[in-house]
Amino acid sequence: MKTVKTLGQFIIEKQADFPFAKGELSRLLRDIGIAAKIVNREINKAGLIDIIGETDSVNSHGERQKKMDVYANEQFISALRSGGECCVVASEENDEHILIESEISKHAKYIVAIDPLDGSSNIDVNVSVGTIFSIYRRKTVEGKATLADVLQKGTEQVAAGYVIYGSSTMLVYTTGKGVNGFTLDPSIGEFCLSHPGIKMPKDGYIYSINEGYYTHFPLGVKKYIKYCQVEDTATNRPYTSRYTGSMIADLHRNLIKGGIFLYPTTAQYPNGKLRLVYECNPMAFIIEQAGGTASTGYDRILDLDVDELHQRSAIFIGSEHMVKRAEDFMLAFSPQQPSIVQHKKVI
Ligand SMILES: O=P(O)(O)OC[C@H]1O[C@](O)(COP(=O)(O)O)[C@@H](O)[C@@H]1O
Ligand SMILES: [Mg+2]
Ligand SMILES: [Mg+2]
Repeated sequence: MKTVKTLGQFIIEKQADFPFAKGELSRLLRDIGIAAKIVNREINKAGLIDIIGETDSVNSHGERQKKMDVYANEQFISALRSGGECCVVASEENDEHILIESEISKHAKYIVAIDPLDGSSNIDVNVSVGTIFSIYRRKTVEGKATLADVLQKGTEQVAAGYVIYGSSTMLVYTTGKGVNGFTLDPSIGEFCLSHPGIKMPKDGYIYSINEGYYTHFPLGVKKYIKYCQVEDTATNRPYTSRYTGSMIADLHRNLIKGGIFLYPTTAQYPNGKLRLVYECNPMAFIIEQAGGTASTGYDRILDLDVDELHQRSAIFIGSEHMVKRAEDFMLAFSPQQPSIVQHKKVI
């Protein structure tokens, strides 16, 4: 009889990997799991309750907030506030970072950056959406945590994960020792280990990019898209184009099957659209831990300096060989002096 291992049991078991662990990170991951279940309950019945549609408020990105953006944001912040292990929350839906100043959190040392609902444009049309989270240990020890504690490089993450609300609901995370996936079993209300030790295929034949912006992409990206579409059975081309409009859904599919997701710079988003602190860095950590690669097309995402809470970045992320190939096209056709990493290979 196959035994079930719940997220809670797995986290406790893995705590042994960290000799000095006192259980704070375990409890923080538990709190995120609880909020994910509450949000999942509402998403599953989105069409039946008044959670469809937009609010009147606009977030700092100039986007009209969806009712579910606000609901998910409130649920995660409230779970982190009452759990006692988080001292600052940085959320896509809040202009500023939020200091958690409750009695229970006065010794809390963890920072949580979060995209409460990823793929918001899909919530009203029943396409998979997600939640993305990134966890850091605070740098400043005395007094209140500050913005500096939030603006740490991606390499400083102690954990990162996402929840995908799709045909099933899964929570996938890493603490820097591999990537594991848990599927929510509604009958027992628990996330159960279903995808232990996820490894991303080194190569694949799926590319994900919003080709509607083709004319606004750098030449290197245009050339790479053409490369994906050329007939060449020896290299599995033409690749298949898959783009859902939910970064989490596209990355989760590619993590399992292999593939590449690109959101490069465009005329509308000269620095890229996706946000470094709570979208690019956590996904880069997970994908790298699964054996994939994540860059701006030039530089490693996790090495990027973080200057602003809602800073944007171009992102090329996925199977190692596919991202390398796309980077080679950028170097050949859209040369830019890489600020951090020197690339050797040129086509
Ligand atoms: O519609 P576009 O420009 O292709 O953008 C889609 C991208 O924007 C996002 O929806 C941005 O995330 P949010 O929904 O959290 O704002 C990504 O999930 C997705 O990959
Ligand atoms: Mg998002
Ligand atoms: Mg969002």
